[in-house]
Amino acid sequence: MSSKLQYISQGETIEKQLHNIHQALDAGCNWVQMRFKDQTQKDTFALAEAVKPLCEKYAANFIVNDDLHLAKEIDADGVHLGLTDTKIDEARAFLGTSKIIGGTANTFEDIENHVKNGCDYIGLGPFRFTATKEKLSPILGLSGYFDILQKLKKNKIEIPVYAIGGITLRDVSPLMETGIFGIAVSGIITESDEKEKLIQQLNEKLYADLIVQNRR
Ligand SMILES: Cc1ncc(COP(=O)(O)OP(=O)(O)O)c(N)n1
Ligand SMILES: Cc1nc(C(=O)O)sc1CCOP(=O)(O)O
Ligand SMILES: [Mg+2]
Repeated sequence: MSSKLQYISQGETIEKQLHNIHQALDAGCNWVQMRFKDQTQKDTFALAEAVKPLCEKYAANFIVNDDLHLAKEIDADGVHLGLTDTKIDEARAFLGTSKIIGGTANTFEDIENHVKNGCDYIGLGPFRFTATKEKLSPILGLSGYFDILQKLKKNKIEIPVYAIGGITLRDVSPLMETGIFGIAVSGIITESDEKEKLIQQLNEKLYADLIVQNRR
């Protein structure tokens, strides 16, 4: 699995989405999930067609939220599927083994099922309340991540877990200590006036262990 930081796009229009994605890439994000909810197929397709070459230019991973068929049609790097979206095993059969499939989880059992069904990474959340997504699952908090990650370890289940939901810079180190692999964020990057600095600070915390190891 690549980056420990996934940017989930925001914006009510194609133009705003493209602007936000472009800025995130310029500031150093190398993994974009295009999330454009409640839009027409035509507009979602048009956005995806523009985001794909942009991500290629920045050598960034490009995955599509929800829409498995769109991901295949535009040959994205993969798709992210929620608990009420297409099932992971069906998506795997449809996309093949070369594409990335991410799955949303809120419990240990969700992760167990996703792993059995061929998921590549988990988006585990929400960490705390966030206005970015409606109909949130129960909030996990730090203790929720700790308990689930401990259970994964005990059961020898290995899969990269990304924390998601209302995450801020100061949450990253304590979250990493629970055993997660990385984070998926939307609001903090979209709303930041100093995106490059923020992404650098996030990465310093996400890769702190590796940086320490390299210095030894
Ligand atoms: C990395 C990551 N984790 C979780 C989600 C949420 O997916 P889902 O539950 O399908 O909700 P929507 O994003 O579709 O509203 C995600 N998108 N990415
Ligand atoms: C898209 C999404 N899924 C979540 C989940 O808990 O499954 S929370 C969330 C929103 C993430 O955006 P922000 O960083 O702005 O809170
Ligand atoms: Mg979804």
